[in-house]
Amino acid sequence: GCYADPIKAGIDADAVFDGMTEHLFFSLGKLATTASLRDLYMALSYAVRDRLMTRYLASQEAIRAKPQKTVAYLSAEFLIGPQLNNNLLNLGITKEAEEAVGRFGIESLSHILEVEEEPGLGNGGLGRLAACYMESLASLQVPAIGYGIRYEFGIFNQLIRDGWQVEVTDKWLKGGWPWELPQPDESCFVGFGGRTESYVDEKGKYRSRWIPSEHAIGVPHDIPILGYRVNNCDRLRLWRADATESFDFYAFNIGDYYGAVEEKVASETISKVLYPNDGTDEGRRLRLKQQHFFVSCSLQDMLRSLEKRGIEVEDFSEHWTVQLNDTHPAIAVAELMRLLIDHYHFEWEKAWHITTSSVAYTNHTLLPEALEKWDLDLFSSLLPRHLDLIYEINKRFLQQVRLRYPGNDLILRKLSIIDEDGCKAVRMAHLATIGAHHVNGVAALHSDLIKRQLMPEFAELWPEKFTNITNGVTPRRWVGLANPELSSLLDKEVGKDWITNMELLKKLEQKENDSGFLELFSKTKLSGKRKLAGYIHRQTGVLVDPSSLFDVQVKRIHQYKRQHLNALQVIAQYLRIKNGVDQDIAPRTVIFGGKAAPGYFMAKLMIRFINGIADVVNADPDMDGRLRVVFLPDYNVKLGEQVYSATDLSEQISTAGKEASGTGNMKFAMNGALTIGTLDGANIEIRDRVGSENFFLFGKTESEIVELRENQYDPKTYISNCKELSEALRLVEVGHFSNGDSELFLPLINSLTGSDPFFVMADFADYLRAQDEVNKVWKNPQKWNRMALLNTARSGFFSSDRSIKEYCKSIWKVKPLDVEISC
Ligand SMILES: CCc1ccc([C@H](C)CC(=O)N[C@@H]2O[C@H](CO)[C@@H](O)[C@H](O)[C@H]2O)cc1
Repeated sequence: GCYADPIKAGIDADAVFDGMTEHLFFSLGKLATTASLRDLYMALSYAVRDRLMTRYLASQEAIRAKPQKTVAYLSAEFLIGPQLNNNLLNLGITKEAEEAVGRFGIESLSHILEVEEEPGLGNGGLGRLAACYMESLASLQVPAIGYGIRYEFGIFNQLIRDGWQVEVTDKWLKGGWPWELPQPDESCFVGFGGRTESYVDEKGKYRSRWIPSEHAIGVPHDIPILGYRVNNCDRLRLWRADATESFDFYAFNIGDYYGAVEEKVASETISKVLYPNDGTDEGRRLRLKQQHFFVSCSLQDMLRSLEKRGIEVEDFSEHWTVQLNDTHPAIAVAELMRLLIDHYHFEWEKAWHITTSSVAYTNHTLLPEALEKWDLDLFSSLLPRHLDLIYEINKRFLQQVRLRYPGNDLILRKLSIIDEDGCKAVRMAHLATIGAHHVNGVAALHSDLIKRQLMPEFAELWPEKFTNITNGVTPRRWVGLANPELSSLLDKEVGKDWITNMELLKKLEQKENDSGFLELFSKTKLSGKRKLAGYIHRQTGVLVDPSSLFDVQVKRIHQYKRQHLNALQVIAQYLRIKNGVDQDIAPRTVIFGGKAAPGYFMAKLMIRFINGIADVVNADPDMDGRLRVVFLPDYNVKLGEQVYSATDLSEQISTAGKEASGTGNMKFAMNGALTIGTLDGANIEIRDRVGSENFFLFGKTESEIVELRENQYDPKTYISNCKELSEALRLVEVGHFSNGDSELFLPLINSLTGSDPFFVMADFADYLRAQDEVNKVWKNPQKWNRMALLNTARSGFFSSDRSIKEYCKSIWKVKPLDVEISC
């Protein structure tokens, strides 16, 4: 069925205007005359949401009518960004909305879009990838549900005070958020703690069961994920934790007021806040509680939907394919076994077969400190039944290993889910790998390193299980929304289908020597840079020249991403200008952005360091028109949309072997930025596809880094061999960028000149050489613009549509489902 009432479904400007007016009046209790920008944002959002509902319901109907395998994407993070503009684009009514808001006296739709809060339900790469993948799944018409947590407080907002990061609570829900549909009737019950006991069931069979000591309710909130110009509207089902008993009257009556709400508070805490660590496992009890909470709710929801449709639970793997987004949902392997054995009374073998044929696992990092290992005592106190099952899974697995490697105890210790060395722990990557039918990395080099470095024994045991699917990003948000001027130039040049078929951009290669077209192409960039320059001035007070080279590094702050290498290179450029050896230096604006995990001292010091350099450079008249340094506060999806379309040089300078893939690198290349980077993660594939002549390469390769590490790497040899490096370090040591305080950056200097764990010193000279190359090419706009055009033309591979098609074919074995809307 469909809802035909024009006020709710019409897609012309009149209908949108009427829909807004109606929501202002009936949903917000406001008249157009008194409505604030926020009211108009809410009214337009509700009116747009109305126009999603027919597709949203029809998509669920289609699955009910024609059961087929659905993708369940389990992720602790979904960094979905602002929703209004994306839904307008995917519905194809942006122009109509622009006209409708004009009738309320609003100059432009962008003023409405500015007030939208973005749900910061993720830290960085992993969370944003999940969001891009959900949008591609819907645009490719693949039935899918993204399962996660509805954090009340997402990633913190970042303020910069005296050069330091200050974290401020993110209140994304304040004032209401129009894009979610709470579904309390589909709540689930989740247990924690307690004990297990064995009993004899009615058929005289010995069984085990879990007696939790604590419960919480998971209330699902659904967010529609509309595909681009299709009827398919998938959803994100995010769980909010609530108490089973919201008020204990007995406690209240005896005056124990805190006791009366204690359980409620304890339960709600589960989905209260996102852990702001992007790659460091803290092993906190609440984190494990969060993981079990959303995984248990999601699996119960999947099993319940089979029962509702009268489908046998034993056919689970024909109807659900479960993707684990890193190890954060890995408890799913044990939880699915528990539900199948304890609730549905399946035999072990049957349950294991269902589990291992439904679950697959994606690894997103090789960093040892990011690999989740749960202390055994903590694990057994919170999830005693799961530990039982994990012991059994481990026992049966090690049996296989013994058969394969008789008498080899070392390999047993290496492969065991239980880490016996040091304090005993549950290795979640091992549980995920043993329980999954496929394990994939997120870029060719990374997937290779998983097999060679992270899990060589598993890779030898199950070579067919290990595969690679290189990341991708959605061109709808990252070109269509982020760069409307480039989008319309592409529409004219290669036709409108490029946005769903990025390989069409290859046609642009024909224009590589068309100076007229190159001019038009570079103009789209210049207008993006002008907008960003305005934003930088409003946010930081720094005046930057849009015609200068915009050199950008935006990503989470982390030593392996080497923002400090970039900062040291800026000091070298500064010194060249100061010392007058700067003939070829192109006027440059160096822009940094990114959050540091609150407990990550060195990352926070790197932000202070960058701001220290910025203060000195930007206040120095010798630098006028030559060099500007900016740290953009509170980098998030919304700001990213502004930055990717306004960048000339994309900094992808991680230590080779450390960045699993990167996705910002892809967004920059798509928008015609040139990359200066190492042979790391997806940089390698970007360079291979855009052409090595259109990429500024530098640095040691992954194998050279391994060699350096094995041969007692001493950064001092590199410092003494590079004058500009030693001078830059000396300037820092004397406190030149810290008002004479030579203590402030000592920890950074000691690390770089001491162990230098990320080989900053080893790559500095070659990085400087590559930056000189950049300066030389920048002086030749025709050449620069041709290289930029070829980056866009050859970036089609990095669309998340290509990644999702690969997952559908090689891992999930799912196909698109046509959704009919018969009005
Ligand atoms: C336990 C704490 C924790 C939290 C997040 C993570 C993520 C895996 C970190 C992350 O976001 N990894 C990034 O994933 C992107 C998407 O695949 C890649 O492009 C990045 O290279 C990778 O760093 C690890 C550990």
